[in-house]
Amino acid sequence: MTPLLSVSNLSFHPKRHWLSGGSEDFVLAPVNFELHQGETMAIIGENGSGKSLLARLLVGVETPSGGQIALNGETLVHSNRRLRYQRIRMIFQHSKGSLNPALTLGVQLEEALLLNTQLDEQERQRKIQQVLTQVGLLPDHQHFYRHMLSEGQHQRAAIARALILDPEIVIADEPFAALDPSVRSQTVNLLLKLQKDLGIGFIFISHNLGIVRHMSDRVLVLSQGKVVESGKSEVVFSWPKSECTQKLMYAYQSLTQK
Ligand SMILES: Nc1ncnc2c1ncn2[C@@H]1O[C@H](COP(=O)(O)OP(=O)(O)OP(=O)(O)O)[C@@H](O)[C@H]1O
Repeated sequence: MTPLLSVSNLSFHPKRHWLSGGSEDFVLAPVNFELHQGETMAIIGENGSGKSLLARLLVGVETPSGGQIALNGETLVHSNRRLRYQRIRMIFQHSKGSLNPALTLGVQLEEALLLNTQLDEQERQRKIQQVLTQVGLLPDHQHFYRHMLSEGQHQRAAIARALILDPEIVIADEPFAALDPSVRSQTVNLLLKLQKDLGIGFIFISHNLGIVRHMSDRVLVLSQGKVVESGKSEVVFSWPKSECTQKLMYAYQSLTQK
């Protein structure tokens, strides 16, 4: 079966500026993995290991130095960003900050449809209502401004923005980090449900190994820009091979057993 996402030899070397001298630059060594429809992959690793950079390369915000990304067997051309943003959508850590305070949620959802689809006004309205309902908000929330939404609703609004263009893959950078525990578990359950209902591929970055273990089918472990371990989550968590994974697990266990 053709994988939903196939990443081969994806690498990143920062462009050197003559003023930067000989300082050590961060390099993301070739990354390879496959993700199948309906699967969830977690990217874990210590601070500064390149997790967010990898997410930004996948979504198309950063330009890779080498390698290929194929979606359903079709190689993505980096210059075609519009199509890329439509098919692979990102949820950012600070969902509140990603909403424009001056525009209602509905206007922000409609903007994406106006820019990327040929839907007429009635169809756009139907789509907005559908996506709001999917994420557990009410159709009337489209008239709300950012300050009128609760923390949990901000997170749902961010997910609605990611889903409005019917993406094949959603990537989330630390989507749970800034949330209080009850909103966090609601968000985890919502994402699991949406993924099951819509069959999308989901990639997320998290330091919370409890959530990673609960949510992900596969896990990719980064250390200093290199993939040091990857595989099925149950295998990686039961028999961590790399020293880095063992350390991450040990640190997480000592944190949660306090
Ligand atoms: N566009 C870029 N050009 C050059 N270097 C970059 C670029 N983007 C990120 N980096 C470097 O990549 C390294 C990894 O950063 P990144 O934010 O991906 O780490 P991370 O694993 O997500 O860390 P954290 O868990 O702390 O969020 C950093 O040293 C950063 O300076």
